[in-house]
Amino acid sequence: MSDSLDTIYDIIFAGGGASGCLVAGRLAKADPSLKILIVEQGEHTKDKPAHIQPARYFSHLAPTSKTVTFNVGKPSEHVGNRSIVIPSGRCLGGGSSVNFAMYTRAATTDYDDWESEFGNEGWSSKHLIPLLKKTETYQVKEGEATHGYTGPLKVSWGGTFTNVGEQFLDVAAKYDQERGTIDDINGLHECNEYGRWQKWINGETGTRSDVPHHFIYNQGENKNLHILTGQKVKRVIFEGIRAVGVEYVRDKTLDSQADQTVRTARASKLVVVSAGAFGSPTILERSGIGGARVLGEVGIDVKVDLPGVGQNYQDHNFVPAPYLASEDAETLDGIFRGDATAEEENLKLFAQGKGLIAHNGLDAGIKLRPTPHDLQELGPEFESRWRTFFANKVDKPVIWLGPFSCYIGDPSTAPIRKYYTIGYYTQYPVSRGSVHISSKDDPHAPHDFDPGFLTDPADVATLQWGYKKSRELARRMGVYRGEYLPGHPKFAARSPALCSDDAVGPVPIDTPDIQYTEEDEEVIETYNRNFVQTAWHSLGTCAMKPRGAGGVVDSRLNVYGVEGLKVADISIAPQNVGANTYSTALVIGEKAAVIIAEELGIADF
Ligand SMILES: Cc1cc2nc3c(=O)[nH]c(=O)nc-3n(C[C@H](O)[C@H](O)[C@H](O)COP(=O)(O)OP(=O)(O)OC[C@H]3O[C@@H](n4cnc5c(N)ncnc54)[C@H](O)[C@@H]3O)c2cc1C
Repeated sequence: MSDSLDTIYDIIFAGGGASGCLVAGRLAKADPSLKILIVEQGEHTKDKPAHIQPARYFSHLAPTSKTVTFNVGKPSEHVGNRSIVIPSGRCLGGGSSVNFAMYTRAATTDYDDWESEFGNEGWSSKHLIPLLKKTETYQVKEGEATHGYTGPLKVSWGGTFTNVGEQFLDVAAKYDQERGTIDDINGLHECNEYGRWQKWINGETGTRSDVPHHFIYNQGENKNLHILTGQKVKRVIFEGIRAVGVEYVRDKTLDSQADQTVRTARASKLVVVSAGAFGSPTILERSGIGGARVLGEVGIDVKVDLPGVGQNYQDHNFVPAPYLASEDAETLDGIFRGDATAEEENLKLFAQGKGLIAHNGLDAGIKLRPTPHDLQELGPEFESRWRTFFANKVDKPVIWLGPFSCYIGDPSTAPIRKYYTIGYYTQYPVSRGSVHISSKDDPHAPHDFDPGFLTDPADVATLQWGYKKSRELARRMGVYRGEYLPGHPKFAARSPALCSDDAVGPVPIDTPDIQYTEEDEEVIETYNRNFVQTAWHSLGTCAMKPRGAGGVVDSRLNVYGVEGLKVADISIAPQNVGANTYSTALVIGEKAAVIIAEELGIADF
């Protein structure tokens, strides 16, 4: 591996995140003579504790962080006139090096839809399951048919099993007997059962299963694998309609005074744009590939009129509701605050691959579907969405819901004590957003970004249901000591639903559910609109669909209208997946590597 610059490469990757590093690493290993360049705007992550120790994920979200980009959305009345800010990874490994390490696999029908509804041959679950298995070594249990046992990325329960997660599962089993619990919630076909949650963490070393350490940094001997960090790709360059390289400048987030001389790297075989859901569409637009209207507004000549570029933006709409926890709760709060005792104790355990640093605070959850009774509660706003999208696809969850053994938010803003959070997020929001460039030349200019959250009433109804469901589970858990009031709906003082911060313990399992009045329902809606945030799962902005349907790439990942240019990252997802998105970014990377290897004639890939 080398940082030096050759003049001409075989393949250039614009963006070195989860998918890009996986593709580059697979190709470099299969054919070490391939000259590969990755141009990444962020810094190296090699051997840095913040990227190796799983529990450090919150440090990347601190306001001063330079390992994520804070993508600032336009203010919207649908979210209490707030600007939703959506961080995305900005370092070698992208999201894989900063994420929460939550191992969640999509529903098989998600991928089947990619093939049957969007015409992408070769992308159904039948084709992708072998590739999902190829990436992982499943340390949780031997011999599971849908899991892999030889891949570079380890999957385990993490370094401990917190009592918060344990209690959540105990309560769920007793309180929600209609649903039940299951051993493996991520075998690909399961839905609507509670289960212990796996992690992208090596169960032996306790370290993060990121992409760079397992696909790139372990190929140090390969002098043809070049990594340029701290460099921002401005645009793809062409000869005629063929992509022949990229222009890049020094990254100004890392150094605001960085010289902005434009440099060029040339590719003889292929340029792969792999800069994620924000980076990829904006690189294409600066290269003249995008909607004529968008390009015209900033004065860029249209090379390919492709109106789908930057459209179809999706995330999962997440609300983390915080609860006060008893002193004996096992939580990550001390580590997030940098508490000396918590650090010392857990670093000792981490040396043996154990403890809370080898953990992400996420031990349980459910991919939840409504019962007939729940459907009544979800109301008419959700009815058509249920009927047309969910009813016949029984592996598609409506929301994810689960406990975090910590306060989810800036720890410096909450009193020092223990917390747990019950989070819930909409798995397939109807609402759509967009991300476009705001400047012709300046790659550092903020995006013109509309997250589009909660513009559809079905999405609002879903979160309404999520809050009520999550609160019933939360208040039955042994660690429950009340609601952390700043993070909950402000019900009227006379309402029986009023939140309390002085509970002495949980309510009995058979306590009747809280009854919410119409006024309470409005309070919950306002709360969800005011508190909804990203689940950090941006996707869809260079969708793999037919060109006439708003597609940007075909099923071989070729950008329409040009040659020698592919997109390979989560932005190609044509439709959302019912899961956290790392697993999908990885399988897109595996599939892209297979496609490129085939086209380059690399045998036995
Ligand atoms: C804070 C956070 C927590 C998350 N938690 C989880 C989780 O627990 N479980 C889960 O399954 N998923 C999680 N995810 C999502 C998952 O990590 C992403 O879906 C995945 O990383 C997407 O991969 P990608 O390759 O498409 O993009 P990324 O990994 O984002 O990579 C894109 C790369 O391109 C670079 N780039 C962008 N523009 C340019 C440019 N112009 N020039 C050069 N480089 C550029 C970026 O710096 C970045 O490194 C999380 C994501 C984040 C941000």
